[in-house]
Amino acid sequence: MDYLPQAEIVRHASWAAFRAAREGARLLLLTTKAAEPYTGYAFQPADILLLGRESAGVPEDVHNTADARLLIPMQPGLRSLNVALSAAMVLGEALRQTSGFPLAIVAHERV
Ligand SMILES: C[S@@+](CC[C@H](N)C(=O)[O-])C[C@H]1O[C@@H](n2cnc3c(N)ncnc32)[C@H](O)[C@@H]1O
Repeated sequence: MDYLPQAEIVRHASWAAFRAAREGARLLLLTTKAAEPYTGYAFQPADILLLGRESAGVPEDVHNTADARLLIPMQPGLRSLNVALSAAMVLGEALRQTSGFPLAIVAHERV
C-alpha cells in the first residue's frame, strides 16, 4: 500500500530487547484466553497492543508477561477472529478513549 511510508516500523532483535525498549508502557495482550472484555478496559495513550500469530497466538511466557489480557467477546462456539480485524477493533476503542484520532477529522464529524 502507498500508506506504508507513513507507518513507523521498529524491529526488535529479540523479545528481551523489545521488553527493555518499552520504557514502562503497559503491554496489553489480545487473546481468546482472556476473561476481561476490551470494551470495559481503561486504555492509556502509551499502551502497547500485542497480538498473536494466526496459527497459535503467543507463547505461554509472553502470555504471562502481559500487564493485561483482553478479550473481544464472540458468539459461543466461535474460536477466534482474524488478527487484523482484532487489532482494528481494539485500537479503535483505545484511540477513542485516549482522544488519539486526528483532531481535524473528529471535529468534521461533529458538524
Ligand atoms: C486467529 S487468532 C489466533 C488463534 C489461536 N489459535 C489462539 O487461540 O490464540 C490471531 C490473534 O488475533 C487476536 N484475537 C483473535 N480473536 C480474538 C478475541 N476474540 N479476543 C482477543 N483477541 C483475539 C489474538 O491476538 C490472536 O492471537
